[in-house]
Amino acid sequence: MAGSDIVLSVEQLRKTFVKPFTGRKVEAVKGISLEVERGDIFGFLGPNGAGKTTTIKMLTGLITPTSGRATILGEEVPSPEAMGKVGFLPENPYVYQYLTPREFVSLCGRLNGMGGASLAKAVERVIERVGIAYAIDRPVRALSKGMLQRTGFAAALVHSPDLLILDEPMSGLDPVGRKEVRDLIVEEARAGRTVFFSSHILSDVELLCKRVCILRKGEVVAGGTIQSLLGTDVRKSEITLRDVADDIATTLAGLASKSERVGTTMVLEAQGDEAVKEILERALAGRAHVEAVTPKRETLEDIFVRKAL
Ligand SMILES: Nc1ncnc2c1ncn2[C@@H]1O[C@H](COP(=O)(O)OP(=O)(O)OP(=O)(O)O)[C@@H](O)[C@H]1O
Repeated sequence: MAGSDIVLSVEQLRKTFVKPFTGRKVEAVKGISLEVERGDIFGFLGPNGAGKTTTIKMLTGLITPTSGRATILGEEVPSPEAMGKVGFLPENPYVYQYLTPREFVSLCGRLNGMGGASLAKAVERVIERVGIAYAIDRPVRALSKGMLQRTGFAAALVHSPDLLILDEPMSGLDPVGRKEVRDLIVEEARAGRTVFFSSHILSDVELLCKRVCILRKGEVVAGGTIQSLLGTDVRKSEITLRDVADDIATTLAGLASKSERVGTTMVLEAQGDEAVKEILERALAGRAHVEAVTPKRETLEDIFVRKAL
């Protein structure tokens, strides 16, 4: 792939915190590497404490890595050139209570070197884009959590960044708020922006992302396209049998990864085609009746639970 198609490149990034007073070391991120391509919506997943926020803080220049490097469109993080290409939405965006969305987003624009009439226009455009134009001049303290999140989103967009980095953008929102933020992410990706976001809401990730990376205790434990992650794992099937005689029930249960028997009906879970074949052969030989064989597709959640917990 041409270098210009990689928007975010992370190489062996590591962060070790040293606790004050005790001097105890916490290896929050242990040398992770990943690449995000232009136009991707990339999901950065992991359970609590996996190191997602620490990584995002390094990518946005808020903390310095212990070692390793990251580049954004070829510019070294945290240079002003790299940071100018990034729009960042923190997990719980803090917005000064007495400012209005217009004032807050303008402030963020000015911090990104914008000013004058073009800033005023950009502020109105992004606030309209995130759907809170009606509240543009209300003090932030009067806004709901969802509206605050949108104000933060508008602030991340005001300088038209190439890359959006969003830390848990859907967390704490109700289902409607979550859908609205998902729609915003999709619209921004369609408009040509690359989106990198952390989340542990896997259904949202499955809906939005083509590629993901799963972090566990500071290390990447799985990564790639969702399709490849779901595709390479062992296929499971569920087999439902009727009229299973006692003498073959134990044998069948031994061939399955899970089994349940109610009366003469048995439901078995088989891993892989070989196990399915053997169970069916033994069941038919024992005069059981095969009611159904259903392939069970692994979900992202199954993979997450298996790899990350
Ligand atoms: N400033 C700090 N000093 C010491 N340890 C820290 C510091 N910041 C984070 N950690 C530790 O680093 C590890 C990773 O934390 P991090 O916040 O990056 O995880 P996370 O994946 O974002 O989790 P969550 O989903 O809960 O936000 C945790 O063990 C955390 O306690």
